[in-house]
Amino acid sequence: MPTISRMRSLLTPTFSSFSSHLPEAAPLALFSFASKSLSCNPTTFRNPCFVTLKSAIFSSKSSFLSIQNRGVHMEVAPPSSAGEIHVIIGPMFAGKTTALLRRIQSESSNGSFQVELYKSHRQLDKTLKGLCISGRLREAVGLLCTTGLRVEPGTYALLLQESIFRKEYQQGRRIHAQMVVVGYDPSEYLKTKLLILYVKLGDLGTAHVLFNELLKTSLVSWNAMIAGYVQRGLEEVGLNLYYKMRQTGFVPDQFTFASVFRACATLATIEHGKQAHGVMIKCQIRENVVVNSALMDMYFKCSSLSDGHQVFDKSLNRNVITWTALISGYGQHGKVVEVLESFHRMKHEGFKPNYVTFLAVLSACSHGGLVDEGRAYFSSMSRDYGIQPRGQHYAAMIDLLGRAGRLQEAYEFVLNAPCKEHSVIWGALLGACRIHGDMDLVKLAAKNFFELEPENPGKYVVLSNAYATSGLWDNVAEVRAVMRKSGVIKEPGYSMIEIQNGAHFFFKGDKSHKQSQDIYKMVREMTCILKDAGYVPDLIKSNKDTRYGLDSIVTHDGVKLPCWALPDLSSFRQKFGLDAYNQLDVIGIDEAQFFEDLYDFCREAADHDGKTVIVAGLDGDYLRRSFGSVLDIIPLADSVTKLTARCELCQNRAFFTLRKTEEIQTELIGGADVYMPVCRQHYVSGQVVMEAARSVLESQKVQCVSNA
Ligand SMILES: Nc1ncnc2c1ncn2[C@@H]1O[C@H](COP(=O)(O)OP(=O)(O)O)[C@@H](O)[C@H]1O
Ligand SMILES: Cc1cn([C@H]2C[C@H](O)[C@@H](COP(=O)(O)O)O2)c(=O)[nH]c1=O
Repeated sequence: MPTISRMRSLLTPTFSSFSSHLPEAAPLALFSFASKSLSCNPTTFRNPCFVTLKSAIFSSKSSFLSIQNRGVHMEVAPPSSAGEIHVIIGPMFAGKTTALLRRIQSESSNGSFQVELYKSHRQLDKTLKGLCISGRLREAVGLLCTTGLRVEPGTYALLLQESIFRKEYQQGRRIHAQMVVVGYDPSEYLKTKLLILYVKLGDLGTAHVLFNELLKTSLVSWNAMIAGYVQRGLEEVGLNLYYKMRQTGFVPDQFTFASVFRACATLATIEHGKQAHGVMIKCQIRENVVVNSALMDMYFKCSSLSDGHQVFDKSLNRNVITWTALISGYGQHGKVVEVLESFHRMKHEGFKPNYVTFLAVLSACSHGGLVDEGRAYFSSMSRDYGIQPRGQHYAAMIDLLGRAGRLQEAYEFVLNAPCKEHSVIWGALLGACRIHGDMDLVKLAAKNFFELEPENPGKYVVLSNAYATSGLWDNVAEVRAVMRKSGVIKEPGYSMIEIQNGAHFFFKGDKSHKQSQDIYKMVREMTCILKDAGYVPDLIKSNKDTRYGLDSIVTHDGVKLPCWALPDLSSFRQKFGLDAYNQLDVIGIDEAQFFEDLYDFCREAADHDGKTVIVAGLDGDYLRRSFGSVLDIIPLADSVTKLTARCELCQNRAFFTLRKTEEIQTELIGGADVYMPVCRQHYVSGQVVMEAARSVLESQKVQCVSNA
């Protein structure tokens, strides 16, 4: 294969390196779609709403006009209420993909088609609810965002409810962003739903803003905020909020207490816990299993074992959670006898242990050195209760055997484990060997562990310490070197911006900037709104183009939008179903030269299904022969725009694509490594050189074969 530098000298001495100039158009006959569309047949514009919006698409978008300025319009037809086909052609690097993405974005963000289809709000509400109820939440949210319309409060409530229920919190954010974009002022009820959504998302900043905006708070909103803070490790804030809530006059319920006890358990603050316990008794909340388990857990974590046991004794309503709370509570304090006694009582009283109960039992056995008992409990898990031991149960067993110095058995246990790919198992073996200083096993466990979890700094330290304990200082140095080389401990990456001579650094996940809360909030909002504004109705590219993965279309200067990669266009409906196809108004097709069924698809989509199809592709291949079916669809098209690039060799307009390598097949995926845009003169000279190079290489190949 001729190298690029050889190519440069072969072609021309004036070869310039990569040009960053924007692509330019051939001299053009400028044309304005807006003016054409207004002068066309009045029957096209039966619906006044449709007229305005349609013409707006083609006249008001500066991005589109700039593309027009660079193009030659070979054929023009007025837009019709049936579909449309717009074709963007040119050589590589001409800006075809850029133009396609802009067109798609401008079509989708002004929502003309949805306005046309869903001009009746009731119909839109019905469709959204239908999609939601049939489990197609994402489609519903996508539709809501593209229409740009306000919907009924009930529809918003259902969509938000579904997002929360299905844990599709990002969809919930999009719904909120849509409300903001269309200027919808949510009711108190919807604000509470949004608040719950943000709590679940872990975005407590936004949740708190919504909370403060509520004209009238409710127990639900207080509980959501308290739970949110406690679950995110801000127990003190949660507890303070609980006191504020009580000052405001609200009577706490079981949800409040579940959060408050959890907070007190983590903070190990028995005073607050006891006070809350008193309030709970006053509120006559007694027999709630979840609250009682949280209360027991609180007492155990605050080292008040007798109180924990008392709560258990007084609970008439017990279940596996209550029992497990008791057993784990004793386990935390190393009360092995109590753990096992409680476990047997639990079984005796007819409760079936779960995998958490067994974890507590196995770890108690490990702490008590009860190897045989541990083995017996481990076997009974699947045999008697049908519970398949998980990685953590195996790890507990390995720990148990390791602590007892039975390393070989521990190793056999690992080998027999069905889940050997769980790093936790090898980590347990590593820990166990370290205690007893078996260096061969240490190395083996470490090798397997780091293969599964190469970036666990904690275990590198364990390994290094194990070597250090045995005085293997060379190995210690080796581990440290690996850590440095593989970047396990490395300087975190950051980005920096300068504002008014001040530099601001942002590390991944770092919240130390004094305005970090506001910054993160703004970034989140912007991401959400931009996503919705740029919501892509549908982009398709050929799955032959694997340059940037299959799920996105990327321009040569890195602009990226999600897409669907398909082998052929007819597979669209098979793959996504007729419903999905019917919901599309605009379809963008990139790399159109690779689709054999382009003609049939475009005709059907525009003529019969009323779609707007925007097609971008190469009109010619590297030999300037018609490429695929792109030129075949010109008779079907409403408009054709031919773009040009900059000649890599002289900076004049480039109409053609020159292949820089010797391959001769028509289809050869590649970018600037394989192709360059050139003007006519350089195409002709370059092609001559390339043809010569190809024939030399070809004859060399023939010679090699005949000599062999
Ligand atoms: N020789 C060139 N002429 C014009 N643009 C170029 C050239 N080389 C790189 N580019 C970059 O490529 C971008 C166009 O990329 P893209 O839209 O993906 O083109 P296409 O889809 O037509 O291959 C231009 O905006 C420009 O930044
Ligand atoms: C000229 C020519 C191009 N191709 C391939 C190379 C690329 O993968 C695409 C064109 O992509 P772009 O977005 O237009 O830059 O087509 C080919 O297979 N054969 C050719 O002759």
